Amino acid sequence: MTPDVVRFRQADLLAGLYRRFGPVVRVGPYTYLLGPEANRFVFAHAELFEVERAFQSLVPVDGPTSLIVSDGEDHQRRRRLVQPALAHRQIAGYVPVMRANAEAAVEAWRPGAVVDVYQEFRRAIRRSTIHALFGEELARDSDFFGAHLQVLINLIDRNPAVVTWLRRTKAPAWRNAMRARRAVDARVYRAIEEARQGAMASGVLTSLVQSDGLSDLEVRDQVVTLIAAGYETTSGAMAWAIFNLLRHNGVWERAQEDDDYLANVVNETLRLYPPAVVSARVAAQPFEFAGKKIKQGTFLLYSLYVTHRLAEVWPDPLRFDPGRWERKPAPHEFLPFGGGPHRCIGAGLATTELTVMLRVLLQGPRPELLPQRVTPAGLAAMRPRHGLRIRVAG
Ligand code: HEM
Repeated sequence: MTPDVVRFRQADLLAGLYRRFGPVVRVGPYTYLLGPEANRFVFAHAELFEVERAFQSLVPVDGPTSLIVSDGEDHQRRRRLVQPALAHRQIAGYVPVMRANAEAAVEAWRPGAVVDVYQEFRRAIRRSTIHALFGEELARDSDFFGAHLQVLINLIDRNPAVVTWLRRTKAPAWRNAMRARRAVDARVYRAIEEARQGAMASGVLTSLVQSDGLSDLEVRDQVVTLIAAGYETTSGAMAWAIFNLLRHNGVWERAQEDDDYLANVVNETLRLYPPAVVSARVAAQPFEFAGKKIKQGTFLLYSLYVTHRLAEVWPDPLRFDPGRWERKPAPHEFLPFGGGPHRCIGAGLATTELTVMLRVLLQGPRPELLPQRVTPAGLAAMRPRHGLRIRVAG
């Protein structure tokens, strides 16, 4: 039987620990900073934390100079260069590309067919993100990127200790991943070369190569980061939104007619199913929080999922209720995109993409959500583990 609300056992355990022990909980090598006050603290005291060591596990995909693993001045400089392409005004210009990609996916479905909407929209979102940010030429290779990046994503999805062991022993999984990375890199470096020669008219790549002082490696890392971070998380959110639209009575019909309601469905989806279940930091210096001393170098995790399902912040938290968005939550209560100086740079793009693509889906007749086990997977980009199967209206 398809559940009403999907629970992530691992993250629910954390909520139990928060209730028992308060906001600072040590589990093995990790220290969790849990609850709204911990979020507020992390966002307000960026100087106490670093992300470079916290997100080392992403380096095989995103590269050593990626925005995601950058601190201090390097972070500011790289973020400043990427930001303009993700500004509000630019995003509005990407809408036709988003819509066209969603339409191409939906129009290919035969009436009565069973489709996995997670995979279908994942593909559409990847193509649309690459097209919007880097142009049509690179978007033609979207499936190529998808195939190779998947090998790398599968690698970093594993326990970091296992990844280290695979690297040291040069195990087949590591060698495959490095082969995939070389293929991705060759394509991206070719695009960088073309952009340097002025062959590309616009896009983030042009502004990155035109900016002073960014090496080819830095440009490569930002490009791959934006592609990978852009579709991994958003496609998980898309699947959860479709699950909510189809699982709860009347939600699909109301969302068809009311844009504000659809926006609330998206928010309520990001509350119950924040793709980043946790985010990480490393203590850059010793500090104290909630009466507990944290040593320099401690690996810290703060949890979006736990906060989003706390009854003291969200009454009746497991109820899917788009109506609750009459109240605007504080940034430490609703944080699907994190917060502080490392807050997701693609938040606006992701929200627009979700809304535009859902609107395309909602224009057609209501599909049927097939009975299925829906279990979550992935702490960095939570998705339905086995996808999400629907039957297209006949
Ligand atoms: C629903 C979709 C998305 C979710 C839930 C999401 C979530 C997040 C979270 C939680 C962080 C870490 C914030 C922190 O720890 O403080 C983050 C960072 C980041 N995200 Fe997203 N993201 C999404 C879509 C995107 C998109 C579409 C892009 C780009 C096209 C993107 C690019 C990035 C980058 C580059 C960072 C690092 C920012 C920095 O350190 O300055 N994300 N995202």
